[in-house]
Amino acid sequence: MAVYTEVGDAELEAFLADYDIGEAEAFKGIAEGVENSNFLLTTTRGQYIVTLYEKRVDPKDLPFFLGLMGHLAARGINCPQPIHGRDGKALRQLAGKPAAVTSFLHGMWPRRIAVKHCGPVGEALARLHLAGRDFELKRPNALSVADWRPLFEASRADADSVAEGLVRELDAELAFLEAEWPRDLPSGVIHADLFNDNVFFLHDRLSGLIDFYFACNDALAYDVAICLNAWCFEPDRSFNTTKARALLQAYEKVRPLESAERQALPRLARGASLRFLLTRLYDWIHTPATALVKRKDPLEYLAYLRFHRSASSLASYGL
Ligand SMILES: Nc1ncnc2c1ncn2[C@@H]1O[C@H](COP(=O)(O)OP(=O)(O)OP(=O)(O)O)[C@@H](O)[C@H]1O
Ligand SMILES: N[C@@H](CCO)C(=O)O
Repeated sequence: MAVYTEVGDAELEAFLADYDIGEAEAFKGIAEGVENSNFLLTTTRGQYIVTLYEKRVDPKDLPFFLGLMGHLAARGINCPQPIHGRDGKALRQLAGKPAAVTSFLHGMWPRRIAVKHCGPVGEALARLHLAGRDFELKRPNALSVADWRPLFEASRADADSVAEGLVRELDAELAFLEAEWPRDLPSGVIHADLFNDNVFFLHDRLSGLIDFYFACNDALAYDVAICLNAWCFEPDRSFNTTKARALLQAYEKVRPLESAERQALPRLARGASLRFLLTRLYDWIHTPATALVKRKDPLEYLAYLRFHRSASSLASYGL
């Protein structure tokens, strides 16, 4: 479920009066997603997405997110394009929440990831990295290495009840990554959450990227590591080298990795595993079991972390 805020007819009508996108014909809550309230709006002119930003999005970051989507869309990346009102503004209020209208993207996200999806994702990621180079706003990554320990501390007391020995293992992992985190890699705008539920395909072609609400400035290769985790493990948690090769090769056709980036990938992949392990662990412990939102399994990312820990170079992955 992801409709946290209800929108009344009169409120919607008043909101839409500030835009030039026609009159509402239908307005339906979208069940998917967990962070924000999303609605599909059909007007006399077409289809749009209305997003109400809920508590996990810091309103001060919204100009970055909306500006970035506009910037990328203008450079040919198929992502939601913020629709500006008659006053030129893309961000306003609806039902007491910050809200925006964006273009609707056609396609479906792949429920079962196949090798054929991985090349297009690698290519799209590299194109996004290039298109983001001249985006003028900056947003530091709020979930990078310095943020992991406080996140872990908030779950420490209950972590061993999720997996035996987890506290000791994560303490050691944090110490390693804090000391060895690669710091001078090429950086720029990264998506930072390009999982399969954020990538649309239509007739086997990648048709769009969504959910830019973790986007930030960080090492570009860290985004590659996030995608290797999100796209290249099988449901039994084994690593699929064929998928990884397809993703990396397609990425490098557009933006070849520097040798320092290639060398850093195993460490970046450990960090990317720990980051999602920690946010999932936090949610696992702090979300009441009765909540409507489905919690994601932190142990999936513990398995990925252990796998990457055993790799010393890309050759260890068979890449
Ligand atoms: N521009 C768009 N075009 C078409 N559908 C969209 C668009 N944006 C969002 N959606 C639909 O809304 C759903 C939820 O969107 P999104 O993933 O951004 O939600 P969220 O709650 O912000 O994020 P999260 O995935 O982190 O929970 C998507 O799965 C998709 O079905
Ligand atoms: N992609 C995240 C969810 C939040 O966007 C995860 O799988 O943990």
